[in-house]
Amino acid sequence: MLRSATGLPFDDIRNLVAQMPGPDEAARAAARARQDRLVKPPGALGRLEEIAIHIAGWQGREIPAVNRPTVAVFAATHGVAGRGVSPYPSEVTKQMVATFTAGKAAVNQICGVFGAGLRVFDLALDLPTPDIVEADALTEAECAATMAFGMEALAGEPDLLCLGEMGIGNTTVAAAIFHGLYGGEAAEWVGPGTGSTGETLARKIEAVRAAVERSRGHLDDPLEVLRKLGGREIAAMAGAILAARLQRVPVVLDGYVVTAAAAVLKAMDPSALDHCLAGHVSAEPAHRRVLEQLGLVPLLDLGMRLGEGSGAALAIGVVKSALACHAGMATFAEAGVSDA
Ligand SMILES: Cc1cc2ncn([C@H]3O[C@H](COP(=O)(O)O)[C@@H](O)[C@H]3O)c2cc1C
Ligand SMILES: O=C(O)c1cccnc1
Repeated sequence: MLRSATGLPFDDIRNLVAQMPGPDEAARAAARARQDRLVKPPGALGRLEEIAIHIAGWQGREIPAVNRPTVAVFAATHGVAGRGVSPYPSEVTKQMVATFTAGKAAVNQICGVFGAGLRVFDLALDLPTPDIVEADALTEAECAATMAFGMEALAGEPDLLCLGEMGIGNTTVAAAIFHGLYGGEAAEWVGPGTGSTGETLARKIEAVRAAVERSRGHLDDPLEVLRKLGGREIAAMAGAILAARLQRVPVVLDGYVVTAAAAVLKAMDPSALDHCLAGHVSAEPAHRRVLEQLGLVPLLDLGMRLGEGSGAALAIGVVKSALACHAGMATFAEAGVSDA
């Protein structure tokens, strides 16, 4: 638990945010110099070069490696789903958790391709958080404890942590967090999610508007936004991103919903996502704008809108390829190739 002798739970979270380390600048510089010696025109590997340098900085070595990538999927149940904001019933969350365990979801197949481990964290699925239109999703103690629980994603000592989620209704929750953090109109943040249209989409926009309206006066504190509007998987993912940072483990974000957890930390500290890569931009319309807001350029843009960590898992292939080139390519000198 994060409760200290003197502080409130959120103060403990704030203390951790204040302790976030930066990357190893010497390792970054060494990796950058290596990229310039490898047998290719400088910059010819485009973002693969930046990715190798990014991972080098966070792993603290000139030649980093990703041998134990982990996809951590956090699952939770949302009271707001009872408003009919998703075409699917809340039971699907538990059923999909069973499907992950059986190895039969999309994310399992993608993990298999890249040799990634999948860990599923089930956050009290029989106990939905209150409907955010009516009441706060979490108390401060619950929110801090759930963030602490999310730190368990680091327990297997992954060398790359990808985040995913499952929770019917959670694109509504994510939209509420973005609307709470960034303002504007509710409708700007709301999209179809699993496929909401017409009346369902209208109920979703109204739920986001009303939940944020209910939270007015508390929106300048990102942890309050998380507590009042976010579900357990969002809080746990925020904790996982923070824990990864404290251990200098690089993170790959997934789509719109995972990005809501990231946005809370970024609002607390502009450097909070420096260890994160955006695995992809999802087809949820507001995701692109949110990534711009966060200063993240997605690695992939494949029109995916699934969640589960599927886009983050797919990006492992890009990261591994970047590191394979960085580690395995000869330098101009080694290969005996004439430099420019
Ligand atoms: C079969 C199925 C598998 C999924 N895997 C991820 N999600 C995704 O859809 C949900 C969010 O969308 P909304 O807010 O519209 O409910 C999340 O659980 C998310 O991960 C799924 C949804 C379904 C139906
Ligand atoms: O982008 C996402 O995270 C997403 C989109 C649709 C449904 N679930 C998640």
